[in-house]
Order: sequence, then C-alpha cells, then structure tokens
Amino acid sequence: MKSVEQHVSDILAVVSRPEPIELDLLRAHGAVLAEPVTAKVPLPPFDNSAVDGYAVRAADVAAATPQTPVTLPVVADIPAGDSFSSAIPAGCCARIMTGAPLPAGADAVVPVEWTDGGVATVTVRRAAESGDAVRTAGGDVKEGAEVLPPGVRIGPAETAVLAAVGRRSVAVYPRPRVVVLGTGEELVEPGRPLGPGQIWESNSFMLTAAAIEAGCEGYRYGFVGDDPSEVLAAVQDALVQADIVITSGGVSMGAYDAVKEVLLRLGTVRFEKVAVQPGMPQGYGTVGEERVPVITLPGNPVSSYVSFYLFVLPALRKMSGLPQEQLPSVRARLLAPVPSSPRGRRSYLRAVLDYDAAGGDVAYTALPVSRQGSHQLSALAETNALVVVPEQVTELAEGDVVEAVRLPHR
Ligand SMILES: Nc1nc2c(c(=O)[nH]1)N[C@H]1C(S)=C(S)[C@@H](COP(=O)(O)OP(=O)(O)OC[C@H]3O[C@@H](n4cnc5c(N)ncnc54)[C@H](O)[C@@H]3O)O[C@H]1N2
Ligand code: MOO
Repeated sequence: MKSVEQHVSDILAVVSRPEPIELDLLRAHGAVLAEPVTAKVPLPPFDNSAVDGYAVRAADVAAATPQTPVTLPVVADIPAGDSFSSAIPAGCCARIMTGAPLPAGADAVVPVEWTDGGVATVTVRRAAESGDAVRTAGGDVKEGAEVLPPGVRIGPAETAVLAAVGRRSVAVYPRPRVVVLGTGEELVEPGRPLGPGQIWESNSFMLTAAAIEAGCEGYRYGFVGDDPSEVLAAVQDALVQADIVITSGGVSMGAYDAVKEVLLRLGTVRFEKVAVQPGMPQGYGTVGEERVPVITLPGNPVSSYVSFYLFVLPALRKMSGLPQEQLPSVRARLLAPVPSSPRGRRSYLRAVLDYDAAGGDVAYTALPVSRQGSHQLSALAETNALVVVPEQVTELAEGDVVEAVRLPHR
C-alpha cells in the first residue's frame, strides 16, 4: 500500500499554482498575495501629532508646573489635513489636532488636558519633553520597506496595510474554484423525505464547506446516482467551472463504483490504496483536454472528511499560492486506551484535545471519541484533533504519549 506522504506528493504533482491576477483591494480579500508589497513613501509620511493639544518647543514649557504654569501665544490653528507650512517662532505655540502635521519649530505636543484650552493664548500646567506626542515620519514604515511578502493570505489586517501604503489593487493568485460532486444511488437531498434504503447526502456539503473554509471558491455540484452515464455527464459538466473537481464515493470494490469506471476512461486518474485508516481507497489525476485535476475521495463520510485534510488541503494550498505546511500537531497524553489499530496503516482517530496545565513537557491531553467508525459522522462535530497511530503500532494504553494533529478552525 502507498504511504500517506507519497500520496500527498503524487497529488501535488498534478496540481499547479495559477498565474497571478490584479484585483481591486476588497476583491483581493481572502486571496494569497503574489507580489512583495513595498511602501513608496514613509508612513506616516510626515511628522504629526499623536494628541489634540498644542505644538510647542519643549524648551519653552520646560518650567511649567501646576504652581508655575507657562502662558504662550497661540499663533496658528492646525487641524488634521492642514498644509500649514510656516514655522512656529520661539516662545509661541500652535493649537493642533491628532494627525495634523507638526509645524516647523515645534518638537513636542502638550495634550489639551494639561492646559486651559485657550485659543489666543494658552496656559500650560505641565512640562513636555522633546518628541513627546510626536509621531515621526517613517516611524511606522520606512520608505521602500517591504510591508507584505508574497504568499500571505490577505485578511483585514493585510488589507489595511495595502490601503495604508496607497495600493488600490494588488497581484494575487486567483482563488481555486473547487467543484464537489457526490455519488451514490442511496443518496437523498436533505430536506426531502427518506425512502427505504436511503440516507441524506452530506459529503458534498461537508467538502464544499471545507473548501470554502480553506479560502477557495467552493461549488456544490450536488450528487448523482451510480449510473456511469449520469456520472460522466456530471463530471463533464463540473469541469466547465472547475479548477479542481473533488468527488466522493464510488471508488472502492463495489459492483456499482461508477466514479472509478468513468474516470478510468476519461483521463489519467489512478485508483490506489493508501496505508491510512480511515480513507484507504483514493484516486487522483487529471481529466479532459484542460487536464483539470480530480481527487476522488471514499464515500464513507468520516473517510471523506479526514481525506480532505490529509490529501485535498495540500493541493488547495498549492493551487492558492500558499507554501506547503503541515497541519499543526502537538504531543498529547491519551486519556483512554486505543484497543486496536490496523497494522501497516496509519490511523487518524478523532479526538478531543485539551490543554493540560499540569502536563509538564506534554501540555495536552487527547481523548479519542468512542465512535470511530467511518460512518459515525456525528462524532466529528465533537472533535478538534486527530490522534495519529503510526503504521507499526496496533494498540495504545491510557497515558501513552501520541501525536495529535489539530484540525483547522476547531
Ligand atoms: N470489499 C470491500 N469493501 C469495501 C472496501 C474494501 O477494501 N473492500 N473498502 C471500504 C472502505 S475503507 C471505504 S472508505 C468504502 C469506500 O467506498 P466508496 O468510496 O466506493 O463509497 P460508497 O460505497 O459509495 O459509499 C460508502 C459509504 O458512504 C456513504 N456515502 C457515500 N457517499 C455519501 C455522501 N455523499 N453523503 C453521505 N454518505 C455517503 C454510503 O452510503 C456508504 O455507506 O468502501 C468500503 N468497502
Ligand atoms: O478506509 Mo475506509 O476509508 O474507512 O472505511
């Protein structure tokens, strides 16, 4: 059987990073930056006041105390946005607002609270030191400095930085369009009544949501039955708007495994067994003239879910322009034994990971949930991590230290 790592690297070999496109600032939100962004001018661009108050020469108010206040003539009024360009003569001051340019001659700002708030003259009750309440030009960003490297995902903070350095648009990798197709004759659209032998379809919803959460444009194609011509039509339809197609179901040993049958004819998709539990039957490749990547996941809901994080997420990261990165993992002490794990396959057990302040160098506990069946979907919602049981390990005792992979956003 193929290793998890080999399967990831095989999948990465069939997906590629797209060419960057230029997008308007808010449209770029959530996409990955494709260029280094530098500041054309220093930020702030000019020395300015951090408070509402009076721009002074610090030396002029050095002796000010509540008992010996200093009174200065106010020779100018400088609101934010003002282009005041003359200098403040010695012994004088200017009323100034937060963000307004510091006039030449002044080297400190006295907050209005330390004064009588006068307009023609002002009485200052406390001394200020040179530089007090002055935000210096370039104090945030030096001219020419890189403010964002390529490869970061643009969130609100990055958007603010882009706007603050004057960028209206930016080069990003277009978000991959991920089309999700479920298969199975037994499936029924949620909201409709169940007939005998039927279950409500959930994988395409779950996988679409996971793709969206991964920063992609997720489209739920829905699901089709096990008739190969129906599956063929759906795959061809899905290809039109897809940068990648994810299917679930129909890849195992069943007599009606239509996905396998159709994709084997349509492209370069290979079907293999990966040494993992859950998620053993897997497929990947490209289809159609455009060589659109396809990843076929097993139909068991938990297998589909775990497979997404092990095999699909790395592909989506590459297609999004993100660097490869493992999901974060920690060492954790098991709160319950693991009675059995298949030899030769790496198990990923759904578990609840908790911080353990008393744990010393193992700062987490992991409690594997009791329902570990690949169909036992409800336990997923209780889970925030996957406990890794290595290929050669077949059982674990309570208290054993394991690797626990944190699931994103949980
Ligand atoms: N003889 C063998 N049988 C099976 C093997 C095997 O090696 N030999 N492997 C098992 C493993 S492991 C898995 S995983 C499943 C994978 O099978 P398929 O990918 O072909 O999936 P299906 O048979 O279509 O469905 C499996 C299971 O999942 C339910 N399902 C499918 N799609 C959905 C959906 N969109 N939403 C909700 N539930 C779904 C389906 O009803 C089945 O119960 O094969 C084992 N069998
Ligand atoms: O390996 Mo299958 O994915 O659990 O039941």
